Amino acid sequence: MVATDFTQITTFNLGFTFKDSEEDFYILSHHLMIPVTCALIFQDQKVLAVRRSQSMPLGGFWEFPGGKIEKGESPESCIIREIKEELGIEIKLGELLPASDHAYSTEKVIRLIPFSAIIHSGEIKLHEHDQLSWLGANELFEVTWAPADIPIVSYLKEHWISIINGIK
Ligand SMILES: Nc1nc2c([nH]c(=O)n2[C@H]2C[C@H](O)[C@@H](COP(=O)(O)OP(=O)(O)OP(=O)(O)O)O2)c(=O)[nH]1
Repeated sequence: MVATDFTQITTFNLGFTFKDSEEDFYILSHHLMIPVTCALIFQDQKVLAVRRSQSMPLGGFWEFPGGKIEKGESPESCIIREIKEELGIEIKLGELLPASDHAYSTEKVIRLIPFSAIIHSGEIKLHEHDQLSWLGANELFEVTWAPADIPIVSYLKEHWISIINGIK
């Protein structure tokens, strides 16, 4: 028997662990969680946010550019590929930052894996999003973030200086 009540999730570390009424634990397969990478791209003491266009799921929400990890791909290769596809630029990766797990529904649970980054080459051109904004530390909450991004944005605000210094 497999419980599907996501309010009963007890850990995300190895896929999902559920507790049912008999106090037994069940591990669901990893495929239920969708790993997504995103890049916090810094330039001139600001970070890049992009708005999902209406044709995308979660259209209208702001996010950090990125996308789903493909089979056999490392998070690092994924974010470099996604940024090239979405923005047409090459980035230099900084550090891996704490991930955010978010259940949009019982079928859609994402693990959002952020990297700090700077632009290595190229000029940004939006291929999928409909707006971009460069946000300073005190402007971070001026846009409406996708719910999964909120913990990441809060972490970024709290660690702004050390994250920026870490990437120079
Ligand atoms: N890229 C990205 N996706 C995010 C963020 N926050 C957030 O909730 N998401 C969600 C939106 C989507 O449901 C999912 C990522 O999907 P996506 O559409 O960007 O992925 P993808 O580029 O690989 O798209 P596709 O191949 O499925 O079309 O994660 C974020 O900051 N960046």
